Amino acid sequence: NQTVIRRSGKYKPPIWEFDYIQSLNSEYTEERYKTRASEMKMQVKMMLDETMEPLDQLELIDNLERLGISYHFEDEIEQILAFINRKYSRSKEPKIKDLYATALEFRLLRQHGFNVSQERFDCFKNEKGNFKPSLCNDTKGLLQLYEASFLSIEGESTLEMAREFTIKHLEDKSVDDIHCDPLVHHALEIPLHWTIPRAEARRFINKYEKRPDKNPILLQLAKLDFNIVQATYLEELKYVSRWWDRTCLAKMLPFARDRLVECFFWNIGVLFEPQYGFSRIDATKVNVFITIMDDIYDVYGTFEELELFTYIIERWDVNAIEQLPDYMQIFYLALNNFVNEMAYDVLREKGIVIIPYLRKVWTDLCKAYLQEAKWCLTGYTPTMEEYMENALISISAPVILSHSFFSVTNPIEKEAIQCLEKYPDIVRWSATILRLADDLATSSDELERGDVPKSIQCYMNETGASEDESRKHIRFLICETWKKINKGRDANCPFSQTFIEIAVNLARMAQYMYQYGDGHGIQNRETKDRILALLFEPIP
Ligand SMILES: CC1(C)[C@@H]2CC[C@@]1(C)[C@@H](OP(=O)([O-])OP(=O)([O-])[O-])C2
Ligand SMILES: [Mg+2]
Ligand SMILES: [Mg+2]
Ligand SMILES: [Mg+2]
Ligand SMILES: [Mg+2]
Ligand SMILES: [Mg+2]
Repeated sequence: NQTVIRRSGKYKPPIWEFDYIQSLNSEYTEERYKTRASEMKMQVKMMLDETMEPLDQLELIDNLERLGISYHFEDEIEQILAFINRKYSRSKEPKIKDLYATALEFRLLRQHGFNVSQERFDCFKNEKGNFKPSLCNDTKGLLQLYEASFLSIEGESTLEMAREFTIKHLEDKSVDDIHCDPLVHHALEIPLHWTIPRAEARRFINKYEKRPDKNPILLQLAKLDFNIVQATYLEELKYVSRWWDRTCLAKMLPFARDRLVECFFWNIGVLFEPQYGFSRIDATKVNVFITIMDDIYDVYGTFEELELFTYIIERWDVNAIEQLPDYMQIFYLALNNFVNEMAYDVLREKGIVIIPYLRKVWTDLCKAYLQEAKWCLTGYTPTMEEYMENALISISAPVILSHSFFSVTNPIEKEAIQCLEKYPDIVRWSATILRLADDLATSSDELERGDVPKSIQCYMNETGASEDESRKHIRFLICETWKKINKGRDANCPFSQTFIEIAVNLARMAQYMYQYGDGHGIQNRETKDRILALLFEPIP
């Protein structure tokens, strides 16, 4: 038979090998730390009860959230914000004119689902309807207004103006004044609303420690809780690393990215609360299978092999496995085993058979991959619309979110599944951001090696825009998609708040993973440092 020419992703071996991962140990699994943390949580609960001044309450809530420990006090926080929200809409006295306090209250209320109006900022506009230029001396207020503006939904012109006004003046400050507050630099890099809680916690704990007005209990609890949660992650990583080693897939499919740690790391952004350990382990397996499957279709498989594989996956006929080339046989059987194991766990715990749904999302993914392979083979550049319709599926967000849905939802209602099957808005928006963030970061290397034209190239081809203009447009689309996410849950989709947060956090994690290029495939310096800080190194 003729020699088959196969592409290569030139992927490097994993940074962290099996033996290193298994050698990791954290003292924070010991009971004495959990006891200490419980004592401190009681003290913080008292703090929440005793803080009466609204601005103090808002700052305490904001600090708890940024320190990564607000998830212990969700009920107390909801009560305080509901009271502040009621008080505002009832009180007749003149509203506070302080931009910092107004923006902080607005952001926290919106973050927690209270539908507060952008008109709260009208008092900061001049007679021409623009924000008063004098505000640009209030850095603290500008920063809060900047962060608040990312909670906007479509059509909110005041918040759009606020975003432009604050970016302009904050950028001037960060350029002019070299001693300008480092908070400004960090905020301009990525707004708080778009960051994953664990990353903000790791960063903010260091910042908070240097503050003269810090509360020692908050700081100690934040450090202790971060380290206890990290120890939980490590146990999960070691467990799933043993699974990965037993499959031997890395050895048998050396052309594919061997990125177990990165595949796990995605999940501490998507679903960080400690009690979701089993979901993170299953979600890591999903990411591993997706990564390999993506490389089979993008890099290694010949078109005939890909057509055959897609045909067999569509029928999910394990007996037909003999027709596949060896490398596809082992992959398909490993995937089939995982799907059956996950379906078994859900049947045992929740009494529902989900095999047809899981097979459908994997089949849809393969068909989307095959479509891309076809475009690549024929040298066709799709329109932006054609590309995106297919890319929302090929980016694998629906597969990731479907598995997470079945893992965290209990009981699983039929109408929620039917909603999920139709690729509802929240899944499409999360997929859009994951796809666009991924293309901004990975498309240069992908095109160099040979791959389907990505969103950047499709937009350039369709509009004649330059690459820079196209990238700018893609970043604009990410912004616009966040406005859709901010609009909140689809009215007729009965999804839990936990699932909604998972979908939104997947978008956040995508922007985090790809902030400095391809953190998943190329394993750049920044992502390596972040994995060390969030996963391997306790806070001293
Ligand atoms: C988990 C993922 C987000 C999904 C599979 C691996 C990824 C990191 C990414 O990989 P990539 O090769 O960039 O995907 P695509 O561009 O080929 O769709 C797509
Ligand atoms: Mg390898
Ligand atoms: Mg790829
Ligand atoms: Mg691909
Ligand atoms: Mg890519
Ligand atoms: Mg929660």
